[in-house]
Amino acid sequence: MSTIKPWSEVAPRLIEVAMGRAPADMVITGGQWVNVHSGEIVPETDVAILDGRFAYVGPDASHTIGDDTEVIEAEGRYLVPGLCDGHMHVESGLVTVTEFCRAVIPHGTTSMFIDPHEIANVLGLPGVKLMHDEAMDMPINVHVQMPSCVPSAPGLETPGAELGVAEVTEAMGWPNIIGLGEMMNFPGVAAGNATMLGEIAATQEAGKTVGGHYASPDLGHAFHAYVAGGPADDHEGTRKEDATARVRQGMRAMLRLGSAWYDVAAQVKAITEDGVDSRNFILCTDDSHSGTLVNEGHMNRVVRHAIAQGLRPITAIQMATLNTAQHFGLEREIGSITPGRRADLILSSDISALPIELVIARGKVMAKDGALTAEIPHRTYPEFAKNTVKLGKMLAARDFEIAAPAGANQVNARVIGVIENQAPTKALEAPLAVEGGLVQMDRENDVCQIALVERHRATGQVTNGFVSGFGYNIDCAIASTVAHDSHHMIVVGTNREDMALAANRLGEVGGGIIVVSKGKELALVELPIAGLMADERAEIVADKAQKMVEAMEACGCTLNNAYMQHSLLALVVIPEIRISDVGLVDVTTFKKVDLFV
Ligand SMILES: Nc1ncnc2[nH]cnc12
Ligand SMILES: [Mn+2]
Repeated sequence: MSTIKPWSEVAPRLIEVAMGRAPADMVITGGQWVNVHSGEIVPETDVAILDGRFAYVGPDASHTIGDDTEVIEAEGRYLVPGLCDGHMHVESGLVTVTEFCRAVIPHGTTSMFIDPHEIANVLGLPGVKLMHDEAMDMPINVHVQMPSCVPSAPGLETPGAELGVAEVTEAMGWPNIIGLGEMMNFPGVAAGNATMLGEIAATQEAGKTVGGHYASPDLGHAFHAYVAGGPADDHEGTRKEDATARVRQGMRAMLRLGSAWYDVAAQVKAITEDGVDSRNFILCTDDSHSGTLVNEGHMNRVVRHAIAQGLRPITAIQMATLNTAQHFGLEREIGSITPGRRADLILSSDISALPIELVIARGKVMAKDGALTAEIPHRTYPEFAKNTVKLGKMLAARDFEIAAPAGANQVNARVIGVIENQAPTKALEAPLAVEGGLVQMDRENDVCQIALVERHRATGQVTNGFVSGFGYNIDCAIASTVAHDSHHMIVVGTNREDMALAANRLGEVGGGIIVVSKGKELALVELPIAGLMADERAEIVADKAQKMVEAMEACGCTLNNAYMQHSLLALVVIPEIRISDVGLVDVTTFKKVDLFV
C-alpha cells in the first residue's frame, strides 16, 4: 500500500527541514524551476523533500542536507511538476491500473483522473470498487471518478449493469473518489432528468467535481442547459468555438490527444489566436491504447504536441499540472513544485521537447531515462472479473444475415461512416443490392457489415447493420469486446462465416480483439478481465495489439488506429450514428432509427 501522509501530519517536520534544524530525505540542486503559479522559469533553484512532500524550494537548500540525504544534481535541467491526465479511461489501454501506471510513470505521469465506466458497464459497482481499491495502492496519484452514466443513454442500450443515484451516493463516501465521471447523458440533463440531476447533486453535496461529456455541436439552449445542470468540464469539444464556449460558461475545457482523438490542435487556437485565458484549459488523453503508451508516450506526448501547436511551454505545462489540480480542488496536494505538495517532479533538459530524464513521485525516484526503476507489484484480479463473455450459443453465418424487405431487389440502407482521428461518426446512406432475399455488402464502395453481439446476458441476440470507412477488401472479420460503453461485442466484417468464427473465438477466450480472414485467425489480443483488460505488461499487450493492427492492414484497412474507431461504434452518446443492442441509434436525435431508409 503506497500511502502519503497528510500535510498537517508532516508540517512540523517540513518546518524543521526548511529551517535547517532537520535533514531532508532528498535534495535536488541547481535546477530551473518551472513555476506554474507565477508563470516563470526560476534559475538556480534547489528543492528539499521530506516524507514524500516538498519542504523547501528556493535558491539554496544546503542547510537541509544531512549525512543520509540523497542529493541529486539537476545541473541546470528543468524542474517540471509531475504531469496529470485530467480525463482518461484505463481500460482503453487494454491493461489494468497497475500495468497502466507501470507504462506511464517513465513518461512523467504522476497523477491520473480515471473514469472506470468501462468496467462498470460489465461488472457494475463491484467492478468500480476493484479499480478504486487498486488505484489506492499505486505509487502515483490515481484518482477515481464514480461513473455517472451506466447505461450511457437510458433506453438506447442495455449494458451488463445499471448505476444510479444510490450507487453514486454510496461511492461518494469511498476514500479515493474525486468526483462524478463524465455526464454523457447530456439530453437527459437538458431534460431535467431526476436521476442525472440526483447524481450531480450527490456529487456537489460531497464537495466533489462533476465531470462532463457534451458531445454535440449545438452551442444553443441545450448547451446552456447542460452547463446550468452542473457539469464542470468537458473533453468532447473538437472545434475552437467549442473550447471558447465552455470556458466562457465557467467550465474547464479539456483538450484531448488520445491514440485516435486529435482535438488539441483545433481548440488550442482559442488561446494562441484569440487570446482566451489559458487558466481554465486542461490537457488529457481520454483514450490511449497500449501501443501509444509504449511507443509514443502519455501526458508528455500531449504536452509536447500542445507546445508544437504554438503554446508557450509553461502554458502547456500549466494545462497538465496546476490547472488540473485546481479543477479537482487538489492544488495544495499536487500540480506544482511548492512546499507541502506531494513531491512529484520531473527532470528534463529541454522544456519544449520535454525528454523525461528523471521521474520522482511522492519523493521517490521512480524512473530514469524512460525506464521504470521502482518495483510495482503485479495485481491479480478475482475470478468474478473473468469469463464475462456470455454468448448463450455458438454463432453461425446465418446470425449475420440481413433480410431485405419482402420483394425488394435493392434497398437504401443507413451506414455508419467512421472518421479518421475523430470520435464522431457520419450518418451515411448507401444503395445496396439484394440477392436471395438478403442485403449484400458493397466492397467496391467500402460498405461492409457491422454486428453488435449481446454478451452480458447470454441472449444470443445479434443486431446487424452496415459500416463504411475501414477499407477492408478481402474476406475477413474483426471482433472486439471493447465496445464503448456498454461493451457488448462489435463484429465488423466482409464475410459472415468469418464474423461468426471471430465472435465464437472471443467467447471462448473470455474476450479481447481478434482478426480472422478466410477461416483463419490472423491476430488475437486476449483481454480476460471483463473482456476489457489484460493483466500483462503493456509492452506485451502492445506487441499483440500491433500484430492486430498489422492484421487489419493486411485485410485492407487504411485507417489510423482503426481499432480505436472500432471500439467506439456502439457509443450511443457521440454523434452521428451508432449501433446498439436496441438497433441503430441516431445520436443527433437520440432516437432508434431503421436500418433501411
Ligand atoms: N470519449 C468518451 N466518451 C464517453 N465514453 C467513453 N469511453 C471511452 N472514451 C469515451
Ligand atoms: Mn466522453
